[in-house]
Amino acid sequence: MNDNTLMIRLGDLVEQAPKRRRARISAREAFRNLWPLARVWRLRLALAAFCLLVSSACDVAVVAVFSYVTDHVLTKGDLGLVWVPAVLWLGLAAVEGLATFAGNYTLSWVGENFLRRLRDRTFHHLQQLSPDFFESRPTGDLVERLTSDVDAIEGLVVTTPVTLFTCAANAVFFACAALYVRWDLALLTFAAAPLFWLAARVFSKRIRSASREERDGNGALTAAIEESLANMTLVQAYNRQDTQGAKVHRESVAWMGAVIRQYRLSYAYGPLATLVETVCLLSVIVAGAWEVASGRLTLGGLLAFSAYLGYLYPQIQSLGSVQLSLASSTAAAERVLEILETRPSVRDPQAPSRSGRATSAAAAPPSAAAPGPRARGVLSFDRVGFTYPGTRRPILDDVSFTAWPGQLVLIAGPSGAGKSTVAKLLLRLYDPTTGTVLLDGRDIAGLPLSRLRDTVTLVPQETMVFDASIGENIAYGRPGASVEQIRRAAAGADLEAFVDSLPDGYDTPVGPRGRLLSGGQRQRLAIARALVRDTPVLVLDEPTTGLDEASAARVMGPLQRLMADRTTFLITHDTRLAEQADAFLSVEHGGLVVPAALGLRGRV
Ligand SMILES: Nc1ncnc2c1ncn2[C@@H]1O[C@H](COP(=O)(O)OP(=O)(O)OP(=O)(O)O)[C@@H](O)[C@H]1O
Repeated sequence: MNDNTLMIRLGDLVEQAPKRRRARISAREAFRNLWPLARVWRLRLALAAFCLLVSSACDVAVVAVFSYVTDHVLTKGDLGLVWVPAVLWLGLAAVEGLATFAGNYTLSWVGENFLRRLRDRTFHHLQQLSPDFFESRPTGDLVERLTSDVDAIEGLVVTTPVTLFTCAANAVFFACAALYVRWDLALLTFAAAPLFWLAARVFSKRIRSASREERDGNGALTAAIEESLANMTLVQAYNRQDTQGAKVHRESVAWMGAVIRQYRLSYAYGPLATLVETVCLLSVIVAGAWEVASGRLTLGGLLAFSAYLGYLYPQIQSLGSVQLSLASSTAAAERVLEILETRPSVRDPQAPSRSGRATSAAAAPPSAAAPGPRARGVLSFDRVGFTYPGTRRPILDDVSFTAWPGQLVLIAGPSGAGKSTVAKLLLRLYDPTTGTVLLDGRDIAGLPLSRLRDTVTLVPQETMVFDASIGENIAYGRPGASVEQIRRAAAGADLEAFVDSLPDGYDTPVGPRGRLLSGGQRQRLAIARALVRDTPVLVLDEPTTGLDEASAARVMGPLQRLMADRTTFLITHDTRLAEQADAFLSVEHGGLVVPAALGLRGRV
């Protein structure tokens, strides 16, 4: 083959990219990765912790007042002495109420703000990932990660550290108070504390693995439901309701198994901890009763001591249960970090480099590139080869050509040959495996992605329409487009007459997935949306599919006028359109030839 020949080789068999599952991480590691998103509210967290401590201090004081009332008022029967402690008690209750409100409210405020931030950041990161990431993962599972998994992480980063701190501080308060009343009895009861910790530790490992199973199962169930709903017309037309029902049932059973295992573990831990606590309290009461009987402890002292223990054990129990809630939050964090740690295979040269988890989770979104002068639109492939990630067979091999402004370049060839792949490379949805794609002589890998995508407009094969009005759908291509610009784009896509015939014109809603429009009308809407962008390069992937011959001709007419000063790639099976093209790329199994007269240059 000579220099005027373009050969595009095909990969006919494609393997699915393997699903990557994140290695297990510790709660501490997960916290370290996600804490940067909450750090900005650390003073509020400190305030919340302080308020909760004040609330506990009030509890300690209330018990002391109660003990005083028992020993100095109740046993002496002098009602005149009751008023001062009563007022003090009331004051303490009011301060405790205020402190509890302020502490809990502040904690919830920080928790919800952290969640919003984490969800925004995860979604932003998700939008940077390449198409192969989405193609290899069920949408329902990603939705679960962005919703319930993100929600579960709040405990790990916000509530748990404050709970740990306040429980530990409270435990110290109540322990000191108990020591003050009777140090020997107190030391006896503290000996039981490690039992709570041990029980929680044994349970937390099992709960963590059950939580991960539960979250994966929930993701799989949502994905199965989402798939069935999205393809309901096919399911009903082919009478496959039973198959889809069985699939959802299977996922539901698997999920239920994991949830029940989780319940079994949590419910078993609660009574075990209560049993330990009861044994400890009973031994104190028995020992205390002995002390009261022998006159070494007053009744008020015993009541106060028991009350302090009644406060102390739940704190110690909470310190142990923190491990259990951490186990479940860490399982959720693993699934969200899997997204945050996936590095986009196509990266913006201006974006700060993101290495490691901490920066992935905490990095600020890259700012939009400053607008530059309008590109001319000279697009070249220089010895481009391409293999899809996770597959071995090359789809394109050593392809070279140059397309000039004003040219209509037709890309034709059989189904599965690699025509849409050429479009994806032009838009940098993927980077070539070998060779370079150039815009105006510059490697597009060195251009800010936003600049490239402001220069090249793709009308994808699959028509995508938003649940909004016709006018809003067209303006999606150019935020802030004027009515005149929207009208011109609609006229260019042969849509104007149809819109004018509607009572609400451009304000007519198209419904979810554009269901109120026909396939052809959706197609023309997508073309109008591309035209309103007015970019130097236009890539149309099968724009006339779904249109009858007359409509196809009507679309091609205005399109050709609009193509006058831009570079247009037209991917089509319709070789009749070749007559209107300035250049012709034929992608065929086994390679292909481009006549030199068409101005394209290719090499094998
Ligand atoms: N994300 C992907 N991962 C792996 N292989 C892929 C991916 N997308 C496409 N392929 C494979 O690449 C080959 C070329 O696909 P492409 O969509 O470019 O073909 P096409 O010529 O546009 O086909 P059609 O005319 O049917 O739209 C096909 O064999 C396809 O299976």
